[in-house]
Amino acid sequence: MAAINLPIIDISNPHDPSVGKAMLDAAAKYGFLYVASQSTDFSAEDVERAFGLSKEFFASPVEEKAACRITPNDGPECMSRHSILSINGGMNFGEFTGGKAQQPLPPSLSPHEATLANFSTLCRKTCDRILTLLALGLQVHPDFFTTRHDPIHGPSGSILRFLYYPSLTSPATASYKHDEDVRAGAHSDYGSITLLFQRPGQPGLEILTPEGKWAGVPVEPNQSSQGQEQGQGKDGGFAFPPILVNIGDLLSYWTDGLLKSTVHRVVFPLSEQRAENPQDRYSIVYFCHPVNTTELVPVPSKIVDAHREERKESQGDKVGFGGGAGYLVPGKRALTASEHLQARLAATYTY
Ligand SMILES: O=C(O)CCC(=O)C(=O)O
Ligand SMILES: [Fe+2]
Repeated sequence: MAAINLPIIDISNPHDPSVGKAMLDAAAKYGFLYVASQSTDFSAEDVERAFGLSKEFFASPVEEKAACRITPNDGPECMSRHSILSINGGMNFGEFTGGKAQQPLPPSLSPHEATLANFSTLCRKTCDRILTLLALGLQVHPDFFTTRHDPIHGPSGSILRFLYYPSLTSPATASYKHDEDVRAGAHSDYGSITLLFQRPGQPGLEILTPEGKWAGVPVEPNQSSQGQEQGQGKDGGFAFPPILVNIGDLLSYWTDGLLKSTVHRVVFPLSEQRAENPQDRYSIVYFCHPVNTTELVPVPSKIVDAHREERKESQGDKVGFGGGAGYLVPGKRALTASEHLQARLAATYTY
């Protein structure tokens, strides 16, 4: 299976229209792209520290972890992947307010609340850059999306998640098979955009291509074409692999399907089997959602309008849950972000 070649985008200047165009093109074609780690608000140390905490958490006693295991009720981004979570592990953090978590933290993490809050803030800042660039690409006001995601306007469904997937060398997964069993089933994300942090040597993510085939997404794509100095971060430390970004269902709905919410999954890749020293996979995910009360009014973009007209002519169908934002029936108000999420959850859960 071929690995897909996604663009690596430098987001250091979120006001550069040509970068906005590149971001929009990738979001409309694949729904997935990388952002160059050096161009974000994170230092390599921030990322290293967060993965260190994740490792500590997953190595902590079972009883401590069980108290904060992902369950169907503890957050909007809790997928119906129970069988997966019985072998893997997950820890969700809701929004942090004033540097404080809004939930009890397990003993392994409670001394590190400020570090976790800071990581979550950096995720938000990076999402703001991406949302600004998407607005530029769509030729709407650069703040169109960021103001609607600004926590000063109220709570949102945004979530930070630590994930752990043992390798096949672990007793828990010894009976599983490379390229046959999956670690996380096929799904799309619910919110506006998702950031995924991965570690070198811990592959596993695959996306469903427009041709309907699974394609592996490398943790470390070939960066040479970008003229970046391999390994060096802006602060002189070692850079971390680029952050993988994907579009979620809500942003796809908001743009009438112009931006793609691409189905993805996590596997035990064959490349892991061939590795000399197979590693467990740790990933950190940030699901960014607009403020709950945000009305998903049509994005005032000629590019979205043109896409909607094209869709009407070619397929006549609608996008996502409750149609697309641009198919609003006259006299009816737009769905809010939290209503969209509820509709999305209702479509997923059968209990
Ligand atoms: O762990 C990963 O690599 C992906 C996780 C994911 O897609 C999710 O939690 O929605
Ligand atoms: Fe996902």
